[in-house]
Amino acid sequence: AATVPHAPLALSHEANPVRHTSLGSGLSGLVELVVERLLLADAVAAAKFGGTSPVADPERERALLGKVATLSARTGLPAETGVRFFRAQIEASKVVQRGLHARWRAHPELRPRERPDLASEVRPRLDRLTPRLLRQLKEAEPGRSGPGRCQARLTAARLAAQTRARLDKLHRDALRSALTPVCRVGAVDHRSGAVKGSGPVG
Ligand SMILES: C=C(O[C@@H]1C=C(C(=O)O)C=C[C@H]1O)C(=O)O
Repeated sequence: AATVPHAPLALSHEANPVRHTSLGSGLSGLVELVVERLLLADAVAAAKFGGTSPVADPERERALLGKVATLSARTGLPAETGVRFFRAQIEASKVVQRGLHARWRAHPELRPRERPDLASEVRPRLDRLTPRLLRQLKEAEPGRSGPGRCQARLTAARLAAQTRARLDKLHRDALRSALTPVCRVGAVDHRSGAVKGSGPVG
């Protein structure tokens, strides 16, 4: 399917026609990846349920945030931006895990039948998402500026994504909280200007 004979007028002939929608601002792609990461929390929760690994693993979090700081700089993002964004992803993941554990304790029939291995199966999938999320965060930079417009686009992208992924309330609430740094971060970056080499915070 290299050519589409009767395609409508090529979009590239227009002056960025989708620029002012959530689609064109890069926010949609970001939200989709955030959902993808959030859904992996189900696998993490299954890996930990009834086992000895607690939901929170501070050591793993520290290692991840260190990696995020390095990767951010390489991606052209202030390390602080990437780290703040990932803190929200981690918190959202723990909210989902705790919610699922409570649900599974109360409703044994809903418990997962299989327990994936955290270290060899689930964490590698999370790790593959990390650089992709940071690239997408960087790509969404234009969409993240202008807090009001950013919020409007972000909400539109979030609602579309949660419908598409059929998220339940637990995951919808976690998604909203995972996205809270997106617009605020844009505002901070905007004010501080070129802070590319800035080190990690926290
Ligand atoms: C996802 C996990 O659970 C928690 C959430 C983390 C994350 O979102 O990256 C990291 C460590 C844990 O505190 C995990 O243990 O891998």
